[in-house]
Amino acid sequence: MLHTNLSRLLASGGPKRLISTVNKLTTVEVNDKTGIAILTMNRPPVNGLNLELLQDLKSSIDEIEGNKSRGLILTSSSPTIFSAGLDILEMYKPDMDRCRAFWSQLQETWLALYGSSVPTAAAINGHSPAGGCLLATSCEYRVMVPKFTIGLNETQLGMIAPQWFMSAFLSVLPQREAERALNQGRMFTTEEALRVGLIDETANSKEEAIEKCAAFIGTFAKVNPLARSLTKQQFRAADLQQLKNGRKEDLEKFLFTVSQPALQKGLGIYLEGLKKKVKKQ
Ligand SMILES: CCCC/C=C\CC(=O)SCCNC(=O)CCNC(=O)[C@H](O)C(C)(C)COP(=O)(O)OP(=O)(O)OC[C@H]1O[C@@H](n2cnc3c(N)ncnc32)[C@H](O)[C@@H]1OP(=O)(O)O
Repeated sequence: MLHTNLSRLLASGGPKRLISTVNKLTTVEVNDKTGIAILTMNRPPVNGLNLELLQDLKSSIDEIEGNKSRGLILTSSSPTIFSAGLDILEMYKPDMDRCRAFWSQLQETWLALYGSSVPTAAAINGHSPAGGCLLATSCEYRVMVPKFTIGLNETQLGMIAPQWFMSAFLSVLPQREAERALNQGRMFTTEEALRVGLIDETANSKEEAIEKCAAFIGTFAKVNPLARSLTKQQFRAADLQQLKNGRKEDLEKFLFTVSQPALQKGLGIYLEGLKKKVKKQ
């Protein structure tokens, strides 16, 4: 009976009194009845993952880990974009010291999210390409609003998704589906993503997506938290360890990639395309 009531409370999102912490580019709101934390990205216009947003994300994840939240729901303050992925301006004509800090922070933030001890879910309330898809697939559950797209489109930018991007993708999709999608740089519509299993559910609004994420987190209400968390860690240990062991090599590979003139040229054309699209509208 107690469990049923708690599950219902967790699933409904519960009463709305919130305890909130605001970083510059992220907000954490903990529902004091359900104990679930909503981590919102807020870097207009597209939540491009630059150094500062990645730092704020990491510090918010640490805060949620530390404040005994029952779960983490990742979402965005934009009505149409979850995250446009890595901020291309961090990679285009980069300052190499900043670029180093940027990639190291991306590694750090991914290790924290993918390895988080609390249940995690993404309420995908907008487009979610590349790094946005990485964040979503690093969570344990995904609920997405219709008429948006999600996927790892790196090959479309002439880039190769690192092994750990692939690990998160592969933790969700079967190998054959993941390999084909990555090779094609395919972006899935919400409906396609549901069909292949890239997302778990759809929702008609951000609020409904958050409710469904909360219901997923509620399914752990009766499970021993330590046993749940250690089981999750065991599933993810090899992926996490692979990056931990190869962090330096991974960083050097990234720095080498972005210093290639052909890649710089490609990124310039891609950015130009994004801006032209804006002018056409
Ligand atoms: C070895 C390295 C491996 C890792 C490699 C890559 C990982 C990545 O994550 S690379 C980033 C990949 N992301 C994308 O390809 C997405 C590009 N953006 C879009 O497709 C659209 O912007 C999007 C569908 C997200 C949103 O569309 P709109 O709502 O129509 O917005 P706009 O296109 O008008 O964009 C507004 C504004 O933002 C700029 N923008 C968009 N995305 C990015 C980005 N990822 N980085 C930097 N800037 C971005 C866009 O140019 C517009 O700028 P202004 O014209 O100056 O307003």
